[in-house]
Amino acid sequence: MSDSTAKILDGKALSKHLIGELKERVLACVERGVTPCLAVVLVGEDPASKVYVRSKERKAAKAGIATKDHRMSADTSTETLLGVIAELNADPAVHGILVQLPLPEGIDEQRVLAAVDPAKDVDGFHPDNLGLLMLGRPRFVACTPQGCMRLLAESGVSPEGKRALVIGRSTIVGKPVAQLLVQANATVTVAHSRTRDLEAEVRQADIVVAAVGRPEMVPGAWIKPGAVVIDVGINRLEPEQPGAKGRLVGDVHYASAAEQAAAITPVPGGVGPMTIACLLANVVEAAERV
Ligand SMILES: Nc1nc2c(c(=O)[nH]1)N[C@@H](CN(C=O)c1ccc(C(=O)N[C@@H](CCC(=O)O)C(=O)O)cc1)CN2
Repeated sequence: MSDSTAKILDGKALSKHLIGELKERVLACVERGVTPCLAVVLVGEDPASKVYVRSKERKAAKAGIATKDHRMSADTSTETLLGVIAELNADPAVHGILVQLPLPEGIDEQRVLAAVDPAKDVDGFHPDNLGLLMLGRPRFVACTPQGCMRLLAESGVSPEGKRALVIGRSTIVGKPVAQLLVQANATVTVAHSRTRDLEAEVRQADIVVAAVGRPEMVPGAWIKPGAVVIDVGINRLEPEQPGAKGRLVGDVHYASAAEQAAAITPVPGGVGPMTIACLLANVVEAAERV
């Protein structure tokens, strides 16, 4: 039994609520002849990507957002994929384009992401959109970082003046979330694989955003009492690991961290569902701009 007093930041419930709220905006678009539409491009057979794409399509349907499916084989060339993106860019019925990551080896991911029309880049991965975020004039903000900030707001703790630690420096999560925290007036440190003393960094942090993809690498004992923990990691334990049975865990050891933290996101049911809600909000925004 845990004697946790932490507030659980329920991303599943919040995402359901946000998707529900989108319905009215979708209806307003439809009334003026624009049905928000997301093109979903999935290349290859990655099982997790298939699950995420299915979930995005199901939730889009719940909000009244249309989807256009593009499934392509793992041996698709960069050129072929660029051709599909060019068609979607030119299609006025498509408002948002999502290229599910990771792409199979051999495809030039940077070229592909840069080929998406920035006005349809609902994932916020295009260099223009990343640049606008850096300038503090965001157009589309990447969905997981947005979801993190929304969950942080739910904690009731303002980032202003707080020490925030982002663990991980990926372009799709670590860097943009660090930028959003800076813009929210937090004092931000970004830790990564070469950080000398991660424990010391975590111990000082009022806000911890963990996005490294290493199961339970942050023990609860490192968490500063009263901190807010946003766990982006979604790691499936191998069935042979003790007590695992294919269980999903975050980058933070949840049970022990919940004993220290003021608020914490669970895995599953935390940041993951928020990624999808924020994606759909971006699609509606793109359609509203038409
Ligand atoms: N084009 C993109 N590719 C990827 C993104 C992205 O934002 N855009 N993010 C991740 C994967 N992802 C969305 O695509 C994603 C990951 C996890 C979840 C989620 O709801 N997870 C559940 C658990 C689901 C499970 O059982 O595996 C949870 O955390 O509760 C949603 C979306 C990489 N690729």
